[in-house]
Amino acid sequence: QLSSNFYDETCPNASSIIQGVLVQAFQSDPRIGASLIRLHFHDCFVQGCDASILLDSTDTIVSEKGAGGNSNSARGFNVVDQMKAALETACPGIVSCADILTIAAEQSVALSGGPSWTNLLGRRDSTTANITLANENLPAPTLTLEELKQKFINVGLNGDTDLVSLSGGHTFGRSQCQFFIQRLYNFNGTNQPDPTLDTTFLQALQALCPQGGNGSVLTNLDVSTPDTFDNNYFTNLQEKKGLLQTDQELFSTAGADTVDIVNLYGSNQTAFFERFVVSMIRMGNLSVLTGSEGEIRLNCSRVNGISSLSSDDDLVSSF
Ligand code: HEM
Ligand SMILES: [Ca+2]
Repeated sequence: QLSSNFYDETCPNASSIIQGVLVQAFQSDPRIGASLIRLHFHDCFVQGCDASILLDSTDTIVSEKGAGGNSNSARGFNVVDQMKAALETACPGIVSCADILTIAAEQSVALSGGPSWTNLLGRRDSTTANITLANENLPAPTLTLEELKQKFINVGLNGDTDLVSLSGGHTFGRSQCQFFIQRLYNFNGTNQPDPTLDTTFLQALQALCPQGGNGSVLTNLDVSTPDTFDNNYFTNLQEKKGLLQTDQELFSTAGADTVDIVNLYGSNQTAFFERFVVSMIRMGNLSVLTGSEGEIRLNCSRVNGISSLSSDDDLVSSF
């Protein structure tokens, strides 16, 4: 059972310590908040919010960092490590890496102009990772709306308000060309671009992402206010200016139950913020480890009790 006062006695400054590192990181990287909320999302969708995404590979662990949705894409790990290091100095062995991701996600939203809310805390860290599940559960940007809904339902969220609210996370941050280029030239084998893409926006994206060009070129997920957490993501969708196929489908799929929700959020930012908070808390509660389950990792990228020597070979050669 998570609680809002979990660290009140054991690490009362946990939240402000995390915020100090985050504010510092924002100075050199305006994208860091977006990257951190995405880490929390990619953590929670794979065996729950247990910091499994942060583990590096070892003899017995295959890191989720190599999964399709994370490889050459997930970022911000170094800032999480800085947060953990600062917390270990202030209150050793107390604050879990899974809670760091949760708190950092909330603060990233708040510092970018979005809502703030009370974090429920007390998650513990996994001793395992699951790259197979990561490949299965993390949604690809080329899914149909039906497939997208199913990914959310599979982890215990719903395919309407949770899906639309949380997709609003694309109100900030960046995407590489490779994740939307299928819309620009030959959409679904039609030899035509995606018809649900605004023509002027299409031309700009084609100029940025030429066929056969560098797929890692970045552009803003929210074309109108790229670094602000607001409801413009939804007004963009109403104007056929969603960047990812999975973004635009929420509005452009005829008859879908997501259309009315996009319209509500597009016309009422308060409604978006309120429901975003509800869905973030629901996502943050997915399959959490509590009590004596799991552990409090001392280093977020590895489980406790593993020496830095990773194999017998290292031992032999160290004598
Ligand atoms: C609904 C299904 C989703 C799909 C298909 C999806 C897909 C993607 C893709 C392809 C990128 C670009 C990654 C890159 O270029 O390396 C991205 C970025 C991002 N996603 Fe999602 N995403 C989804 C849901 C979410 C949710 C639920 C959140 C948070 C609540 C979120 C937050 C973000 C953020 C903030 C970024 C920018 C990260 C950065 O700039 O580092 N996404 N997403
Ligand atoms: Ca996880």
